[in-house]
Amino acid sequence: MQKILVEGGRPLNGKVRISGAKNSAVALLPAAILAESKVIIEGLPRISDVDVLGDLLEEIGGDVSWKGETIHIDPSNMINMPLPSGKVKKLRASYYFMGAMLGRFKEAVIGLPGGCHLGPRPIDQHIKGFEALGAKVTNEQGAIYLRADELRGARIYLDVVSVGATINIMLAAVRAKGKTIIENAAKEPEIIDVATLLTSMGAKIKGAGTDVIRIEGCENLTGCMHTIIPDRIEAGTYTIMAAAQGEKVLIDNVIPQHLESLLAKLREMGVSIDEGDEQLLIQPGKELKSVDIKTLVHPGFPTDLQQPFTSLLTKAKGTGVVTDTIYQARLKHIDELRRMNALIKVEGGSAIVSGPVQLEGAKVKASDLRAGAALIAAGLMAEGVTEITGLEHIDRGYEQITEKLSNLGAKIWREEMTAEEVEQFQNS
Ligand SMILES: CC(=O)N[C@H]1[C@@H](OP(=O)(O)OP(=O)(O)OC[C@H]2O[C@@H](n3ccc(=O)[nH]c3=O)[C@H](O)[C@@H]2O)O[C@H](CO)[C@@H](O)[C@@H]1O
Ligand SMILES: C=C(OP(=O)(O)O)C(=O)O
Repeated sequence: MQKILVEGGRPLNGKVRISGAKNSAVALLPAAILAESKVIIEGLPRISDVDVLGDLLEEIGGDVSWKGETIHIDPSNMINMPLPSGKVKKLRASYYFMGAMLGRFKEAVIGLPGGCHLGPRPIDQHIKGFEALGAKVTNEQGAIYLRADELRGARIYLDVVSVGATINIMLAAVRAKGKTIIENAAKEPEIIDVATLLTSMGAKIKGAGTDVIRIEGCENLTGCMHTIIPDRIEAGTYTIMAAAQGEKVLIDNVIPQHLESLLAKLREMGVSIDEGDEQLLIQPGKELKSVDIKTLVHPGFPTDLQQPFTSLLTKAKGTGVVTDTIYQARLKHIDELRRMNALIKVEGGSAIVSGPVQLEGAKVKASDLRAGAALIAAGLMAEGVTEITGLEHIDRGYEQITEKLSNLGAKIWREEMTAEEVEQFQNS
């Protein structure tokens, strides 16, 4: 087991290249189940979530091979195998096997998903969608059983705007008979990316990226080649780190429109940002001003950037109020930031951050993926050395984070934990 060490206070300079989007990748891989021949996806991030999904595709008979960042998935010999436990529990996105296997085999047994603990993560809207398409869905001993004699298109109104439910229903509906309309759909860029892949496979989808998606079901989908979009959350994380500790940092391979809410907030704080077609040049001002943020569905401020942004606010002058309306309990990073000298109160579900304070290095634990990114951002700003454990979360979503930050001039490295440290970590 490893930990990350950061010796803070060094300025960041240079260029960082953003990887493919985790939250797209985790849906694109299961989507390949729906094709009848080889699907090739380019530009994938080599992160543990993607590796686990590759293994799951192999478990059901897929022929999976990698060439660098490109995966080749031949789904032709896949079989309808139940996946009630094991690797499916390792990540949230294994729930996309429900929609994809239901679409292809009209049947699936999938264990309830894992993923970051952000408070309750219900899947009632996914199930509502599958049932509307004609599936019988039961929950037996921690696994979801789905079965349909036939999938029929339906009009489905989502009671909550959900990325996961929108994608999962899309995956099943492309192989249903007739027309499906998803109303109150989520509009995240990852949904457009999945719709683009499905369309290249022959699916008929209109309106992805708006709140009404129309799908005309098809009997067969074929293999295709697809290039994934860049990871807006990874790009946002490095943008925040550059605002916190950068002199002049170029974020490369990014779609700036995907990050408008973050960029607007950073500009309010006094950060200079130049937008190119696929690049962002970040130069923080001498003094940062505090702002409030409230996470919302896209194009609002993304919940996945709330935690790293909280770290940045410790350096800003004034008081900033952080409210997460998507995952109200996504506040586990706060106690760890306090260990590093941050002045943060939690009141009525919001975090109130006072600054500026000089953060100090400490031993901290990443409780989830973006909490890990928040602690690394804090470590870059802190005086002294910060030791971060819980890397299994960080490695789910950030490709080569220590290498990328080292290239920007940070002093950051991984070390094996001693047996005593591992024991302490496991008991904490
Ligand atoms: C809208 C939103 O910001 N979604 C984010 C959410 O997606 P993720 O797919 O995890 O969450 P959803 O978009 O599905 O859920 C959004 C909200 O709806 C609720 N919900 C969801 C499904 C359901 O069946 N019932 C239900 O009540 C969730 O509890 C949550 O409060 O986390 C991902 C990983 O951190 C982010 O990449 C997504 O951008
Ligand atoms: C929480 C996240 O991932 P997941 O939903 O896959 O747990 C995330 O990407 O920030």
